[in-house]
Amino acid sequence: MNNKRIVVALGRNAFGTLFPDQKQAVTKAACAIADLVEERYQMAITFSNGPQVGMLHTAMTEFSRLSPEYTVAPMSVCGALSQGYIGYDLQNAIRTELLNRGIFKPVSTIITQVRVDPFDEAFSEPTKVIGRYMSEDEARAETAKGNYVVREEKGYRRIVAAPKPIDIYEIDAIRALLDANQLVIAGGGGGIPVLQQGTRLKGASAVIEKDLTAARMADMVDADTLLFLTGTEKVAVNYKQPDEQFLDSLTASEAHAYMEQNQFEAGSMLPKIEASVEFVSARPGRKAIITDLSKAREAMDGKTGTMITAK
Ligand SMILES: Nc1ncnc2c1ncn2[C@@H]1O[C@H](COP(=O)(O)OP(=O)(O)O)[C@@H](O)[C@H]1O
Ligand SMILES: NC(=O)OP(=O)(O)O
Repeated sequence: MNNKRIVVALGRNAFGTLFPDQKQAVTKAACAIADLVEERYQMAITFSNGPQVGMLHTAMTEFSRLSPEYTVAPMSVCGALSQGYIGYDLQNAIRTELLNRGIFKPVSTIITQVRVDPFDEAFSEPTKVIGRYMSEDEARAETAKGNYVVREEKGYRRIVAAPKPIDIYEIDAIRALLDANQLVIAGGGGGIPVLQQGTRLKGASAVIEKDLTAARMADMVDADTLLFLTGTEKVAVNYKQPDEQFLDSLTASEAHAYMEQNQFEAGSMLPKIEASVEFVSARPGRKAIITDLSKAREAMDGKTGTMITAK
């Protein structure tokens, strides 16, 4: 019996954006998770929510224009909504895939709140890209509403603050489900960012980088492996350049050197590398793996992916 504990972070390509796309897309993620269940890993699963949280925030803002009976939803509430509906599709897809393989294993989603620092400088420097691409006119309208936008190659996107995850309030429940050998989906979309005010938790207007929350959660449940399932089989240096080189492995010090050379794109590969380095450096014997969603089992068997270790 393999009692290894892993935290799996599912990237954006596991979901699509629209409701019907997502229902279809999550079946691929469910296969990857079921493969790992067959290998008898204990598993906590987290996921991206950038496109969805942007869509929900826009939708809720538009509803509030239609009728005074609908109010604008704060970003933290949109984070909670995204955790709920993505978790719903994902847990059902995993349940079905497991049952089709003759496996009965409970899978549940935990609405997860993550403490952030009110003085985190991210609140004055928004960097987290959310939602769909916008035209220049739409971007101007967003700016007029007091929102921030950034220009990318394919158009404009909204950006929000991405404070660092400090603590996960529901960690005991996550641990209890792992100890009971159940599947748990938690910290979706990086978790709902909250500020602790005495006994009260107040939602913060932000979206946490899910890669960093995945590392925090993996550390707090003392996982052996942190597995990022994204859209590339391996991490490259000189990405998309003529001298592009895909890496089988990376030590923390090599990763630091590459980060100093700005080898990894902010908001994309960089947070996965940062999260991996943080996780593997905190305790000996840990590893992080970055690979494609379709390669989960092979990567866990050491046959592909980029493996990050402390030394
Ligand atoms: N250095 C790199 N090596 C490999 N892929 C990269 C690199 N930089 C960016 N990418 C691209 O970025 C993607 C991962 O970023 P992103 O899609 O934002 O993450 P996520 O899958 O967590 O949502 C990869 O699938 C790949 O297409
Ligand atoms: N919350 C989060 O990191 O989502 P994305 O991976 O979609 O950016």
